[in-house]
Amino acid sequence: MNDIRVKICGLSRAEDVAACAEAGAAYGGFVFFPKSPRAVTPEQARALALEAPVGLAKVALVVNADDALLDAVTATVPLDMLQLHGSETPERVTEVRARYGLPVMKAVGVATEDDLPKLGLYAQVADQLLIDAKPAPGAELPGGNGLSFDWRLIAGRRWPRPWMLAGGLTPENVGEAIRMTGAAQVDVSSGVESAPGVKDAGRIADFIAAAKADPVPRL
Ligand SMILES: O=C(O)c1ccccc1N[C@@H]1O[C@H](COP(=O)(O)O)[C@@H](O)[C@H]1O
Repeated sequence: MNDIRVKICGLSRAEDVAACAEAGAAYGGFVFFPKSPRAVTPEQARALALEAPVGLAKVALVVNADDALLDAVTATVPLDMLQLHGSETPERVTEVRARYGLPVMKAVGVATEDDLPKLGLYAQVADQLLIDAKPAPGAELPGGNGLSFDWRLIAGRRWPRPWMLAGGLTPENVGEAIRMTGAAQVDVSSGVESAPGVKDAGRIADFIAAAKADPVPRL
């Protein structure tokens, strides 16, 4: 077994939190984006976060959130990290880190080689990077679409911050994704669901077991 750290995103029921804890997830994500089928209110997330064991880091995912939303989320939910999953600028990342005193993970969408310089840019201001597939033009959601990118684009590349691989990961392909990219952390949402927004405990366990199964080449 390796020491890959897994984030399960889009938790909305107590049994999802229990499944993550049972299977050994390192992070659990709550989505504060109304268009998402996984969206929760700050009060719902608070109740879920209070159920989480100490070892499960609680992450709030927001998309181009203003201070009013972030104030409400951070005042209500006990959190370990903020995930900015919209088109937040490097300046906004810096502002959010300073205002809330929480580590910030910035999601960057990748489709082609041209998207890679943004990773270096955000590595200068964020605590962690989340490397996700770039959504199709006009997509309703900027993430959580079950869409992968070409993992060869980041094979062998490194950044001066911890980073997570995301986008279209499933129990079936996560081992291959880790082998190709050398990721030490992976993030999944729709790949461990039985229907949009409905997490499946069996798929969560299968995903984490598959992610942790092989020795990881640190490229
Ligand atoms: O999960 C969502 O609903 C979501 C909504 C808005 C922005 C991001 C969202 N999810 C994040 O996207 C990645 C990839 O999702 P998937 O595994 O391809 O379905 C996921 O890990 C979340 O961090």
